[in-house]
Parts: sequence; C-alpha cells; structure tokens
Amino acid sequence: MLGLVSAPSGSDAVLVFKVAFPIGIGLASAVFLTIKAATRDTLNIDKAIPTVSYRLGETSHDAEYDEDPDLFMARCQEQYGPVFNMHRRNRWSTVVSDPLVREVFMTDDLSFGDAVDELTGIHAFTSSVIKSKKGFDHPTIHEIIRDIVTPNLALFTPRIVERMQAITDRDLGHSQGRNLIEDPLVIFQEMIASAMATVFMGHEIAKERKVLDTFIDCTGDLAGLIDPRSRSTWRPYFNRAKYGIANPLQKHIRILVEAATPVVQERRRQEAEALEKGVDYTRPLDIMQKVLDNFDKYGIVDLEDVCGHLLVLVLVSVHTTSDSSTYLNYYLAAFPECIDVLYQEQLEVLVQIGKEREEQRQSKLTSGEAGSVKDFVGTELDPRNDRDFSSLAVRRMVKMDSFVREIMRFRTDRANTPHTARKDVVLSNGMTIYKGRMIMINMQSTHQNPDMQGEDPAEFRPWRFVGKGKAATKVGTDFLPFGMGKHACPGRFLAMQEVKTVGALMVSRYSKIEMQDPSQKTKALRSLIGEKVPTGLYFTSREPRND
Ligand code: HEM
Repeated sequence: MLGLVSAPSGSDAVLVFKVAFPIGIGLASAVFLTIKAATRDTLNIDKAIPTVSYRLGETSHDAEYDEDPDLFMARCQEQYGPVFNMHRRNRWSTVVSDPLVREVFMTDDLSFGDAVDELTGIHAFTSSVIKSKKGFDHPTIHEIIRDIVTPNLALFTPRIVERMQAITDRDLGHSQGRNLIEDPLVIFQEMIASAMATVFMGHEIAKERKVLDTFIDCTGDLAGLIDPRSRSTWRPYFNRAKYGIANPLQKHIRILVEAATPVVQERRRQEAEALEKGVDYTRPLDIMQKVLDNFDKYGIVDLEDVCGHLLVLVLVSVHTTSDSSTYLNYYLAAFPECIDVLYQEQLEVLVQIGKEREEQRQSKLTSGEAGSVKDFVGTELDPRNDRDFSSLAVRRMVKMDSFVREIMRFRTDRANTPHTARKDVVLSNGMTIYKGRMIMINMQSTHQNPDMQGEDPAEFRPWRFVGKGKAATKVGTDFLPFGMGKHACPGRFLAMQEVKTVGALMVSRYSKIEMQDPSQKTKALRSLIGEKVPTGLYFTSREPRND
C-alpha cells in the first residue's frame, strides 16, 4: 500500500517531465489565448470598412465615446457612413447603423448569444445548471417563455402584484416624512426575484427564504459576469473556468431541488388520488408544473434538470427587470411632474374598470345568473378586486407604458446589442462581416433618429408614444432594447408587465421620489444596465401609516 503511494515513477527526468508538462501546457495555452485575444480584432476585417480615427494622443475611442456618446456616434456616421470599426472597452468591433441594422437582427448567422458568450463566457454559466448544457439563447428556453409564461401573464399578475406590494410595504415603507433608501436596487431585486419565483416555482416554494436567496445570489453572480464596465480580455476565459470547472451554481441547484422535491411529490400524490376518485385534478399554475407536464417536449430528464431550466429563466429575467424597475424610480425622481400625471391616469383607469365590473355584476343579477352580490365573492367579479392592478388595468395605463418605453429608448447604450458572425455575411451595401467578427448596433442611429422618434429625439419626452400604437413591448428598428426578429427577447411581455406594475405601485404609494444627491441626475439617467446606482432615493408616502 505504502509502496503504491510512494513508488518512484521513474528517473528525475520523468519527474521533471511530469511537473513541466502541465506547466508547459498551461504556458502554451496562455500564449495561444494571448495571441488569439490580440489578433482576434485585427484579422478578419473587410478592408472596405473604414476605421474611426483616434483623437490626438489617445489609443482607444473610450474617452471620446464616454464624454458624449451621441456626439461620437453621430460624428462617426457622418464621417464614415453606416458601417465603421471602433475600438472600445479593449476590443475592436464593427458598428452597424441605420439603415442596415435590420439586416443584423434578421440574419441567422449573426448571433447575439455567441457575442455575449464571447464577451463574458455566459454559456458556461447557464449550461453549468442545465444537464443538457443549453445556453440562455437555446430554442427550448425561448419556447418555454413563449408558450407558457406569456400566455398566462394575466393569471400570474395577481400574485406578482401581491409579492410586490408586500415587499414595497416592508422595505420601502410608508411612514411620515421622507424615507431614504441608499441602494434601491437591493429592494427592487428582492421584489422582482420574489415575483419571478412565485411565477416560476409556485408560491409554496417561492416563500422559502433560501430559495429567494438562491435567486438573488445567482442574479448577483450574473451581474458580475456581464458587468458592462469590465474591460478584461480574460473575463470569458476566467468565467468559463469558474463555471465550467468549479461549478459554484451547483449548490443553488441543490437548494431548488430540495425545496421542489416534497412539493412535486405532494402534487403527484394529489393527482393520483384525484384519478383514483375520478375527479378533476386542478393543476397548480406555475412554470415548474407546466414544464413537468411537458418534459418530453422540452427534452427534460429529471427534476434537477427542471430546476436548472428554471434557474436559467431566473438568470435572464431578474437582473434585467430589476435594473429597469430601479431606474424607473430615478426617472420619476428626475421628472417629478410625471408622478401626478401617472397617478391621475391610474385613478381614472381603476374607476373605469370598477364601473365596467359593476355593470357586469348588475347584468348577471338581472339575468338571474347570480342571486345576490355575495355570489360574486371569490369569483372573477369579486368587488374586492375592483381596484387591483390587474393585467387589464396595467394595459390601459397608456401613459405609464409610454413613460417606460421612453426610458428604454433614452437610456440605452449607444453602441450595444453585440452579434458575432458565425459565417461570412455580406451586407446589402456589399461590405462583408467575416466569420468571428463582432458587430455592435449603432443605437444612436435609430433611437435618436427624428424620422423614427419624432421631435426632439435627444430629449426625454415621457408621453412621446401615447396614441402612437407603440407599446413598450413592440420591437422594431425604431426600438431595439429587446432586439428584434426571431430572437427578440421573448421575456419582454413579462418584463414590461412587471416594470409597469412597479411604476403603478410607486405612484400610488409615493407622492414624491427624490434623488439623495441631485448632482448625480445626468449620471443616473444615463447609467447602463448593471451599473452601480450612483445615489440613493428618498420616498415620500401619500398616506403615512404607522403599522
Ligand atoms: C427589461 C428587461 C429585459 C431586457 C432589456 C431584455 C433584453 C434582451 C435582448 C436585447 C435580447 C437579445 C435579442 C436579440 O437577439 O435580438 C434578449 C434575449 C432574451 N431574453 Fe431578454 N430582456 C429582458 C427581460 C427578459 C425576461 C424577463 C426574460 C425571461 C422571462 C428574458 C429572456 C430572454 C431570452 C430567453 C433571450 C434569448 C432569446 C433567443 O435568443 O431566442 N428576457 N433579451
């Protein structure tokens, strides 16, 4: 035994080889990766694509871009045309502007998922939780959202609202005077994670603190992984090693499986019992149940795999939606006159819906379908729900919708939504994007384009889209925060429903929202997704309560 452990495996030369070989491989890999990183941006470029000149003494476009992204992008487009090469955040990319933007989204061989993976290593992160190693952009994830989440939004809304209200009251408060929240993102993250958890896994599992913590911790990890300010060339390699080898997300999967197992067993027991008795089994309404019911369709192998898919849904949904919900509050603080307008709209919508529901009740009473008002309790027409933020109510808040769409139009990074070429792609202007090249979309060319956006595109105009038939979920070349085409974000309906509900809740609870440090206003309004919130917020309640 001892001999086996300590047996010399050969001469010194062999020993040296055993130690040196892995180091050699490591060094060779490092050299290879360094060369790859250094050359990736300069090879594979169509010489017909112009390269933007640097300002005197500068070695990248970072400073010029950061000073005034609109000015920089406008200068580039004017000087070089709609396609040009730019060097930002330690990497070269080809920027594509209007009118060629549409082609990028409509070409299968230009991939958003591949580009995000190249920048961050995100596929190792998501595939570390899914047994079949699907990335966040795998068709199955898209289908689950399209086929299960979106069609059931109206049914999910009451529980989303309940979670949001509970966390608002607990964490933002409704006391006399101004309540300072130094890091509102933490609260909105909890609010969104909690709402998403109940939609994805059902109330029973979602109310477990460790489940919620898992959702929040993973979201925090994801935020670190895709941090828009990171300039490190090594970030994707580091993340691939971390999530592909060390696999830190496995502990979160175990928590979800542990929480889900007894619930799923109990559901199975109830289903079997109902079958035995010949009565209908009312299936719980959550994504976990629907995925379990369709496991063959989605190629899912066991409960661990179901939890993996749900965790990926959490990852793609919580970070983005919490960020938008948080920044909505900074816009309410920056444009305080909007709060009352949005509150008035909300009151009118709720009064109108209350009237319509009363008419429906009266009609049922007159026809004899209902005997008395008491018969409506617990039904669709329960009078206690007349003033709820139902999905119908939120849909009718058209000013809130315009406000949210305008925030997304105004705030977006001007060079954004990367796509990597999987093959050589020839654009309609004859320029070639060679395989492996990364494209950035010139959002300035569409989001700040007066032909597409109307008057004053550089200004924030909260009611810009009222009556224009342009809902916050309507994608197109004039509105790209969710991408467009076949891969347009399938979660945008849920995301916008939640962000508008947060908005409705805020204007109903608070008469005033103010920035702790007003000098940070411009920075707050132009912060990128995932960027640290630059200052806190004061919330002043409409009706202070002491509970
Ligand atoms: C404000 C919130 C959100 C923003 C700004 C956002 C933005 C985006 C963008 C820009 C894309 C790429 C689109 C393209 O390639 O053309 C995308 C894709 C995706 N999003 Fe979202 N998203 C948000 C919320 C959500 C939510 C709530 C979910 C899930 C419920 C979700 C799930 C996905 C998935 C699965 C994809 C990949 C789609 C595919 O490649 O087929 N997103 N999102």
